[in-house]
Amino acid sequence: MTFDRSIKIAPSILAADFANFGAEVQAVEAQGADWIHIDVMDGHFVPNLTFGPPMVKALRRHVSTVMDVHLMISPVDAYIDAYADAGADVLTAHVEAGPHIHRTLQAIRGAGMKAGVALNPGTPASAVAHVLDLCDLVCVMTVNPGFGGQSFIDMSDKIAELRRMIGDREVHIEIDGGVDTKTAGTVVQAGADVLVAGSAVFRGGSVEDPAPYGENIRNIRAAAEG
Ligand SMILES: O=C(CO)[C@H](O)[C@H](O)COP(=O)(O)O
Ligand SMILES: [Co+2]
Repeated sequence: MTFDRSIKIAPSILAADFANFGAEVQAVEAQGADWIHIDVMDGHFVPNLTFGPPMVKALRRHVSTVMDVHLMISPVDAYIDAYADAGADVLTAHVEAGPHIHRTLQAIRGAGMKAGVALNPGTPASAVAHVLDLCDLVCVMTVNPGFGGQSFIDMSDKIAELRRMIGDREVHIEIDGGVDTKTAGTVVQAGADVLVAGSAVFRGGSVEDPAPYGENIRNIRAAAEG
């Protein structure tokens, strides 16, 4: 996985058909998705439950691009090797998920993955100031994590502050939550390059009729680049 600053659209499978993930990820990839975003929730760190390493491992053979795994779990460290074994390319842990984010990020890289750190809307940019050298991605949550389809919370100031803090390091800024054609431009202007979008990508389409996925992705990209 080589670093580049171009806009990347990462559909979140949280908005896909849970009984048909393999075909859904193939469909969005064929329709122009750059990365695939996979939301892991434990019913403890967030008030919702999705799936764990076996599901991610099963998805690996259907995903030919970057598999971007967003862990909304606490604790994290005991599961890092399982996600490496599952084939995650990027593994993101929340800074709020435990007291030792420095150790967690080191362990993620040590297991051979790119390391991401996510910040909830209420967490300031300064919370990651001392771990930026251990990060490949900072994920700015623009909803409170746990559910898809929520309204976007404007974090432009935080995104711009992180962009300044990151400087010339090769660190992506990813935005997660409520990204659509109305909000994509704002976050890119502030400094983001990876846009996660669940409902705004999967809306109106299906595996049988995937063309709307393509139209949605193209519209979000155009809004981001415009
Ligand atoms: O991490 C997440 C929620 O915690 C999801 O990635 C996010 O909500 C994407 O869904 P949508 O685009 O529908 O908001
Ligand atoms: Co997510």
